[in-house]
Amino acid sequence: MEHMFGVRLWFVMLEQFLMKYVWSGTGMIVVSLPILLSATNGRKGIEHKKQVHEDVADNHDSVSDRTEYFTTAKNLLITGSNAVERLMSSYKDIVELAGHTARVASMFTVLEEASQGIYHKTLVAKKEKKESFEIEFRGDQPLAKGEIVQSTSNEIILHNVPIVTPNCDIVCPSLSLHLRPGQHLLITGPNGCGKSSLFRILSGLWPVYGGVLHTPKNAMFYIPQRPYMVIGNLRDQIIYPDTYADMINKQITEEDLRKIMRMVHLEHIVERDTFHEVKDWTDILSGGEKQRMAVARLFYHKPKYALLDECTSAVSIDVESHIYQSAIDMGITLLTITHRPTLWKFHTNILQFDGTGLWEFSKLNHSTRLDLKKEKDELLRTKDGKDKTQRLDELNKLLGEDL
Ligand SMILES: Nc1ncnc2c1ncn2[C@@H]1O[C@H](COP(=O)(O)OP(=O)(O)OP(=O)(O)O)[C@@H](O)[C@H]1O
Repeated sequence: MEHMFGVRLWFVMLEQFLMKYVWSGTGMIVVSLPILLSATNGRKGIEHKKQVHEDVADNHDSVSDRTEYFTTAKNLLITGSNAVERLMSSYKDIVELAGHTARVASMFTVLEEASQGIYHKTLVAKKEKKESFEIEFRGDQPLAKGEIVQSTSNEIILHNVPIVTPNCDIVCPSLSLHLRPGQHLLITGPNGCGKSSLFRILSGLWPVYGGVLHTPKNAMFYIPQRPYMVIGNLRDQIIYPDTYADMINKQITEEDLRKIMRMVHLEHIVERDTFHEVKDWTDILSGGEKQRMAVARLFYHKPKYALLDECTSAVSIDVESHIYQSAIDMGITLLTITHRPTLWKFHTNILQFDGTGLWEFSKLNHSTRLDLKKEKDELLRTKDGKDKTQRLDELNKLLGEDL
């Protein structure tokens, strides 16, 4: 960026100089040429004029004429150079507009292709490195050769499914796990190890490039860390993506919605704003309130599986625990990404990524895990030393955490 700004600075200065001064400067020289020339050939000019005009005062008139022509020509030139300057800057505006138009047009094409199911994402960079899993390409397009099977038993089964980003980076070459309803899964691992990517694959946002994925249809509900608020009233926020007609069809009443709001400790918002007032909820609600609103959505939809991506990070620990317990009581199976040890007790299984593409899927013993966490916290408070670093490394590996 610095380099670009450096180059642009000189370019803009030169461009402005050319537009402002070169045109008018050249013009001034051109119009003053006859005056300069007639000053040198003054004698000849005067005699010539004398022949044309018989008046004695003609000499004086020719000076005023020339001044008049000069001023008119000068004004015309300045106006002309301004016009050229405007043309040149209009060209820049048109080029900019063309850029925006091209982008909007390609967006329309992508939307069109996506709705017809024929869209292929353009890669930013193709992976050169050899991995234990290799993506097959047809031309520039990676082939999603994985199989997606609709699970009739409401189970989630991944069999050698790789976690691959849209850039074709292989975050995890092969992942296998089997999850039944009621098995609440905690997902841990260092930053960028593919936790959220797994959710994107499970919810069908990213293609499956290999292996077999069994998922139940319409049974997943994904809540991101920063939930979306929609345009509409408070009721629309809770029932999203349902419409009011869907809500009526499901025989859900406003009293039910009020109960849900009570469960997520947001009843005060209903009292303050009612269910019907349209507001800009993204601005009005605080970060924690928005997250609780997303949980209210979860309680409204009651899916079989909830994919919770640090979705209560801004909610206080006691309210958060209450929310998790309520979700379990409703029969929702949780798949949670969280860094809060207070939530471990709500999970029965753990999927731990190590950040190098390896992972471990096992039963979660939350008390043993809490002991390890306590030991790590205590160790962090002690003085630095070789033993400390070694034990910390071991603990981080066991806990699947960054240092
Ligand atoms: N849309 C995308 N296009 C390309 N690469 C992506 C995209 N989204 C994520 N990635 C990359 O995929 C890798 C895994 O990202 P992911 O979001 O799954 O990490 P994470 O384990 O959830 O991390 P964190 O704990 O920081 O949330 C990262 O290297 C990230 O840069």
